[in-house]
Parts: sequence; structure tokens; C-alpha cells
Amino acid sequence: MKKYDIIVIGSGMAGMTIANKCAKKGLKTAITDSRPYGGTCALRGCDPKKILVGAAEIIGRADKMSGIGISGDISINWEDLMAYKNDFVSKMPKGVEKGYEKAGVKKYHGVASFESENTVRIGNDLLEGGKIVIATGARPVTLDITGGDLPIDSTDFLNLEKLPEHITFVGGGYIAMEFAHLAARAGSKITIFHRGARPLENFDEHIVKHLVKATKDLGILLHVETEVIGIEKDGDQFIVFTKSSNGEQTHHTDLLVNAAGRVPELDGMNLEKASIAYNKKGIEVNEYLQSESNPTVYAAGDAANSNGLNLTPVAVMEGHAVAANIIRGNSKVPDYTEMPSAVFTLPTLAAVGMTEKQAKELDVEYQVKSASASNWYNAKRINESTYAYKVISHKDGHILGAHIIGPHAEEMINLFAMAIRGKLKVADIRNMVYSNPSMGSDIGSMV
Ligand SMILES: Cc1cc2nc3c(=O)[nH]c(=O)nc-3n(C[C@H](O)[C@H](O)[C@H](O)COP(=O)(O)OP(=O)(O)OC[C@H]3O[C@@H](n4cnc5c(N)ncnc54)[C@H](O)[C@@H]3O)c2cc1C
Ligand SMILES: NC(=O)c1ccc[n+]([C@@H]2O[C@H](COP(=O)([O-])OP(=O)(O)OC[C@H]3O[C@@H](n4cnc5c(N)ncnc54)[C@H](O)[C@@H]3O)[C@@H](O)[C@H]2O)c1
Repeated sequence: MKKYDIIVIGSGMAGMTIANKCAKKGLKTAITDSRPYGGTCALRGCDPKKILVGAAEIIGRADKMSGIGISGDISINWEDLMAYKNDFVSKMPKGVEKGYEKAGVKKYHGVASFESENTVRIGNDLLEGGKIVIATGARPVTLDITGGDLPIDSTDFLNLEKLPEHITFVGGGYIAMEFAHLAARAGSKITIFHRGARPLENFDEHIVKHLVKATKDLGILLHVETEVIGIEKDGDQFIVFTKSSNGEQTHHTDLLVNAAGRVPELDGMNLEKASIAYNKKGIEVNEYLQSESNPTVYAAGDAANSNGLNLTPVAVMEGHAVAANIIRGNSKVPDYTEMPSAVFTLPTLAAVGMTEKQAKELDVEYQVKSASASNWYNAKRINESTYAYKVISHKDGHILGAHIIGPHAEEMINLFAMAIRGKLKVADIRNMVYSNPSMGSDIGSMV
């Protein structure tokens, strides 16, 4: 039996933050991962995806300027782009391991499962922890339909050697919308089947409407209120069975991607053996991210059933909170007030804080400023037809939420996040002096 002050299970952004922080404070810390070190964001999510999106941005910009200063054909060479992405990703685990070595974290490679309330097994090693952190992230949901195991998942998509002619996505959330916009720019024909009334259901309805239009204008077939109910293999192709108000239909496609959501990765961890309560949203935790059924255990990131969204910055923030609570005793409660989120479609959609629906539900005294900004200079400059915003502020002037679609929405939303955190009012934002011309200078006119 090897004894540690802290055992961290999972080396994504949540686990890494906790392990390095605890080790730097002199706690004897161990970490394990069943996959190469680095986690979803760095190896299978945000970072590799945004490298690919970077190439799609060039195509998107060139298309918009075609005939008004840009001429000639350009295209994405998928194999070259993947090689570039792979070069970046493949270096990551070694870098992360070096970081652990420097911080004095003992590294294990393998699946961790609980043997008792304070012991975990990793292969032949049995480890006892003063505290044990579950930071195992999430995995693609298992599609509970006939042929549900036939689609590839987001990790497979990000490693595709070739892009097929026709790609179909099951689900219309972040992953489907982002990958669809990317693959369309790389020349594939795309179909999305989404069972909800609109994609990205947690985002503002009006802003999503602009994205739906831009998506359809790109030639993507977006079927809403359509559920995928079965899948069959047909030689090199797939047959997709769907159900909607038009009845049941069949469709053929070259490649099918499971983009139907992600669930906490808690499989095979023997949580019952350690009295750790969990549900389908993750490990049940109190406000300090500690398990109440087994106080030896904390959870952070996608694996925790907290009030945070399953996003990288939330995993990092929860990691800091768990580390602080382990080092100093329970004292830090994560603040989920802003939580900016961006959907890397082209145009990009981003949001922070309250939606109008939430403001209504919470009975807040609010005001809304919302409009299309496609005739503003920043859109005209690059011949972009999609640019719109909705900003919700309290009647007393404080910013409550912002929702933007358009060029660099992922950057502009950070200014609103800062405004919310800094408790700025509409008048403060209007009266600020901005660099010009710049996207940021538009926020004064959005409030
Ligand atoms: C395709 C895709 C794109 C995304 N894009 C974005 C984006 O643009 N912006 C954003 O904010 N978020 C994005 N996300 C979400 C983001 O990646 C996650 O919210 C974040 O990585 C969660 O971090 P984590 O530390 O909780 O878990 P993870 O990073 O998933 O790390 C958990 C680690 O635990 C390991 N593990 C699991 N079970 C065990 C076990 N039993 N024993 C040992 N190890 C185990 C896993 O191998 C994994 O490495 C994206 C996700 C995907 C899938
Ligand atoms: N830019 C980002 O920050 C980013 C990008 C990618 C992923 N992520 C994270 O990963 C998570 C998972 O992303 P995702 O896009 O897989 O899930 P999602 O939860 O965002 O969307 C999946 C959608 O698929 C629909 N669906 C499920 N089964 C279906 C079926 N059989 N037929 C038709 N529709 C079906 C669901 O109703 C759901 O709305 C996100 O919630 C987010 O936390 C974030």
C-alpha cells in the first residue's frame, strides 16, 4: 500500500490544476490517467478543434471577400492540416508530465477504481489517499438505439485521415454545430439531425436564429425536431432512420458522428464500494465540491455534478476551488455568475451570464437591447452578413448577460464577462474609450 495526502484521478484541466497546486504546497500527491496525460481539452477537444477551425476561418473569410478583392481558389488540405494538428497534440502529454515532475507529483498510468472509502487500485498498485479527487471528465453518451455503436465520436472525428463526401451528425449541440461548420468549409456535405426545436438549446433563441440561417446558407441540412431512432451499416455507407412530424424516414451517409451529448466518465470506478453518491450528471457534491456521502472524496470538472457548465474554464475554476479546500479546509465556493461560453462555428456565437428567459424566470427587473449589427462598420469591413447581439441589464444599469453572434464574438464576450465580474453599469461601458477601429469598440453601442 502506497500512501499519499492526495490522489487525483484524471489529468485534464481540473485534475492537473489540483495536483500541481497541492504538490506545490508540499502535499504528497499522486495523479493517474487511463489515457495519455493532458485531458480532453488539450488532446481531444478545444485545442485540436480550434486548430482546424483556424483553417476554416481562412476559407470563410476568403469566401466572403471573393470578387471584392480576393480571387482564386483556396481549399483545405485535410491531411496537411491534420499533420499540423497532430504535431501540436502529440507533444502535449510529455510537456504535462514534465510539469508534474517539476511539481513533485507522482505519476501513474492506468484506470483507477475504488477498493474502499480511501483506497484506489491502479493496475497492481494499491494507493491510500488522505483525500481522493475524481476529475475523470466526460465521455460521449452511449446511443441507446439500434446500431448506436456504429457512429464515430468526436475524438475519432478529430483524427479522421480523410473527410468523406457526406457527413451526418446525430444531435445539434456544440459538437455537431462546430464540426459541421468546419467540415463544410473543408468541402464535405453535411446533415444534422437534432431532436430539439433548435440547435444549442441553452443559448439565446434570437441569437441562435441567426446561426441557423448562416448554417443553412452554407448548405448544411439542419433537421430539427427530428430524432435518430436507428442506424444500419450498408457496405461502406450508413443508413440512418429518423422520426419527425413527417413520419419515419431513411437517409444514406458516408460517415455518422455521435454528437448527442456527453456524460460523466465514471464507468468501472466501483463508486459504490467507496460510498460515493452520484447520478447521471456526475459525482454529487456540496458547495465545496466535496462528496457528502464520503468526505474523503472531492470532484471537479465534467465529472462533478456542480452548478458549472461542462467547459474548460469551469474545470479550471473548480480545480482551484478543490485545491484550496483541500489545502486550507473547506473555504472556497466556485462563483458561476459569468461563465462565458463560445461556439466555434463561423460566424462564432458566444454568451455570458443570464439569458432573457432566465431573467424572466428569476423575476429580475431587466432591460434588453438587441439588434442585428450587420450594417455596422465591423461587419461591412469584411462583408460579413451575420452580426447580432442581445444584452440584458438590470434596471439599475448592471450588466446581467450578453449574447453575440459575429466576428470574434469569442473575444468580445470576455469584455462582457469582465463587465459583469467588475459590476460595471451600462453608463460605464458607454463612456469608456476604446481603440478604434476594433470589435471591442462596438460594445459601447450594444448596451
Ligand atoms: C470535441 C470537444 C470540443 C470541446 N471544445 C471546448 C471549447 O472550445 N471550450 C471549452 O471550454 N470546452 C470545450 N470542451 C469541453 C472541455 O473539453 C471539457 O469541459 C474539459 O476538458 C473538462 O475537463 P476535466 O478536467 O473535467 O476532464 P477531462 O479533460 O476530460 O479529463 C479527465 C481525464 O480523466 C481520465 N480518466 C477518466 N476515467 C478515468 C479513470 N477511471 N482512471 C484514470 N483516469 C481516468 C481521462 O482519460 C481524461 O484524460 C470540448 C469538449 C469536446 C469533447
Ligand atoms: N465550444 C465549446 O465550449 C464546446 C464544444 C464542444 C463540446 N463542448 C462540451 O461538450 C458537451 C457535449 O457536446 P455535444 O454537442 O455532444 O452535446 P450537447 O449536449 O451540446 O448537444 C447534444 C444534443 O443532441 C440531441 N440528441 C441526443 N440524442 C439525439 C438523437 N438520437 N437524435 C437527435 N438528436 C439527439 C440532444 O437533444 C442535445 O440537444 C457540451 O455540452 C459542452 O459541455 C463544449
